[in-house]
Order: sequence, then C-alpha cells, then structure tokens
Amino acid sequence: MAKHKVGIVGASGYTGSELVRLLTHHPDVTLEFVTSESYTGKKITDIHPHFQDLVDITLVSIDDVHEYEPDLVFLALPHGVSMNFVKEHGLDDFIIIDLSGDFRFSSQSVYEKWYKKDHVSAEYMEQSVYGLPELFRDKIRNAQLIANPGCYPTSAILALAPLIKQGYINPSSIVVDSKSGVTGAGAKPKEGLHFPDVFGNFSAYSLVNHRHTPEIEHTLLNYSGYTTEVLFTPHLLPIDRGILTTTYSTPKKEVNKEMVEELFHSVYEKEHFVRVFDSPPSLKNIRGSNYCDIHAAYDERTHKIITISTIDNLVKGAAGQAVQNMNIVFGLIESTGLKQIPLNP
Ligand SMILES: NC(=O)C1=CN([C@@H]2O[C@H](COP(=O)(O)OP(=O)(O)OC[C@H]3O[C@@H](n4cnc5c(N)ncnc54)[C@H](OP(=O)(O)O)[C@@H]3O)[C@@H](O)[C@H]2O)C=CC1
Ligand SMILES: CC(=O)N[C@@H](CCC(=O)OP(=O)(O)O)C(=O)O
Repeated sequence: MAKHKVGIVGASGYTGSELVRLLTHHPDVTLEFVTSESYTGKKITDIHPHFQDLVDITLVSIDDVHEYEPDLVFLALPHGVSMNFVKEHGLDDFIIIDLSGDFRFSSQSVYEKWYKKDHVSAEYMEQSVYGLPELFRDKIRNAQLIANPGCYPTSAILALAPLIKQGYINPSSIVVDSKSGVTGAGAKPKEGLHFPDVFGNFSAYSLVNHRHTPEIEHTLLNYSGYTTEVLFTPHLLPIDRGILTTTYSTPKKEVNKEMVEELFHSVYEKEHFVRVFDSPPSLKNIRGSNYCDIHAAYDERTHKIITISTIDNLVKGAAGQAVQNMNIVFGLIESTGLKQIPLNP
C-alpha cells in the first residue's frame, strides 16, 4: 500500500520537532515537508541538531504547503495562526490535525472569551472533532479537522472521565492541581521562563483563569452529559518535560478502594496508551513516550477520590496524541510508530 503523505507546519518549535521525531520512523507515512518562517531554507538539523544523520529535510515556507499535495497536515502553530491557516486553505484538499486551542470548542463565544481572539471561524469550529482517542475515536475516524487536546486537559480528562461518566462523583466538586515542565510554554523565550526564574523554583500561575478550565469542563460535558465545575490550578516545575496532575472529587454514592481501582482497570484495560497503576505514577516512567499513567485512590476519612496522572506534555500531551489521531483517520493500528519505551532514568 502506498504511504500517506504528511507535512508539519511549525517544525522549528517544540511540538513540531517531536512530530518530526515520531514521524521519521513511522512505517506508513512519508514526511513530505516541514515549515518555519524564521528558518525557511535552513536544514532541520540547523535548528534541531539532535536529528543529525537521521533526518535530512529543509524547512520551507507555510506558503508552499500545497505544492506537496499532502494527505494530512499537522499544525504546530500558536493559537490564532492555526485558525488563519484553516480559513485560508479550507478542508477539501487535506486532513488537518491542529495542536493549538483554536478548534477545541464548538462554541465561538467560549473560545473568544478565553483566548481573547476575534475573527474566529464558527464554521470550522463546528466541523472539528476533539482528538482525545480514548473518548472520541469513533468521531475521529471520519474527521477532516481534528483539534488535538491541550496538555493539561489530556492528563485531567483521562483521569476524570471514568468517574464522571459512571456517576461516581459529584460533578461540581472537582479540584484539578497540575504541574508542568517548561517545554509546555513553547520554544519562544518568554518572561518568567529564564533559567534563574525556573531553576530551583516552583510556582503556580494563571490562578482561576487558565484557558484549560473551560476545555476540561466542556470535554467532560460532551463525553458524559454532566455539567461539571472544575477548579484548575497549573504550576511550573523546574524540569524540561512532563505533567503530573492530581484531582480531588467527592463521591456521590457509596464507594470503596476496590471499586475505584476496578473502575479504572476495566475502563482502560484495552487502551494502548493508558496504563493503570496500583501506586502513584511518576514523571520518569512516561518521559518520551505516549503513555498516560493513572493511579486512583479513595480516602475514607475525608470521603474523597484522588487521581494522579502523568503524561509527557510533548508526546501524549501533543505530538504523540496527534500521531495517534493520524493513525485513526488513516485506518492504521492506533499504536503504529508510537511504542517508544519511556526514558528512565
Ligand atoms: N508545548 C507543549 O507542551 C504543547 C503545546 N501545544 C500547542 O501546540 C502549538 C505549538 O506549540 P509549541 O510547539 O510548544 O510552540 P513553539 O513556540 O515551540 O513553536 C511554534 C511554531 O509556530 C511557528 N510560527 C509562529 N508564528 C507563526 C506564524 N505567524 N506563521 C507561521 N508559523 C509561525 C514557529 O515557527 P517560526 O518562528 O520558526 O517561523 C514555530 O515553529 C501551540 O498552539 C501550543 O499551545 C499543545 C499541547 C502541548
Ligand atoms: C507550562 C506552560 O506554560 N504550559 C502551557 C500549556 C500548553 C498547552 O498544552 O496548551 P495549549 O495547546 O492549550 O496552549 C500554558 O499553561 O499555557
């Protein structure tokens, strides 16, 4: 069978470079082009030297995408830039998997409020499918525009979805406490992310107003039918990659430790990329891989269910999940090219 032709728009960034890493040895696709506006004409190895002797491709401009007649294009672009790309190119010529937040909401007003953008396209937002395979793979299969989830939401939703869907918890009692490595903020230097600010430090940010709050609530509603109220607090860890998310919620029925553990084992037993653990997971056990590791517990004394989930923000939180989505739309085995063993230590 002929290989599928794919390209990456925004390959000089962190998630774009992870896509290059994952797609280079994917058996069923050929990487036809990679783009960057700042480095057009340079070799990918000039920007990402770790590809030396492994990837030989030159960065082209976003304006050249059509020349390659791709079957599918990954957009690893900032919010707003992806929206413009889709408005300009439409969805007739190739499938799009967008890593930004531009198409994660079906409601234009929710997006405008949390992303502070105008000139959005309600038409394309309505056509998009939220690309969390474990919850929505049937819709993803026939999608032309896939909104790859945010990194924090991936870790929180995979931990909360079984509890909400099966009616285990009170939907308005949810606290989500997340910690992320610095690559979550992208490759472009930003204030507060310099080495002296981050090294040896640990801090919370975007209290009560992070745009991932509505993403988590909106997705849990779409999946379960329950309107949730989520209190989400992100933190910045002094590490390069990885997210650890802890959730706390109040059961709405009689539960015990065994019931909670069994729920997660049964929901995820057939999943390629969700591993249920009997003890709290840690970041090094998912580093560089597409796994989401989850542990769920029940505290009888405070009557709370606790979940702890870990992902690599650049893989299951971005590029790996995007390749998983690509495998689904191309009708390939979902784990193709994604069975990297985590890097530990
Ligand atoms: N980092 C993470 O962990 C995650 C990120 N995301 C989302 O994925 C997207 C990409 O993130 P990330 O890789 O971290 O970002 P980076 O900042 O590392 O990379 C952004 C890329 O976009 C390109 N770009 C920027 N502006 C433009 C423009 N106006 N026109 C064309 N290309 C442009 C840059 O190319 P150049 O400057 O070379 O032209 C660069 O290749 C973002 O929307 C982010 O929110 C989602 C999940 C996790
Ligand atoms: C550490 C850090 O800064 N993380 C980013 C999340 C990146 C991501 O997944 O999300 P989007 O695609 O929704 O931008 C942040 O908090 O904005």
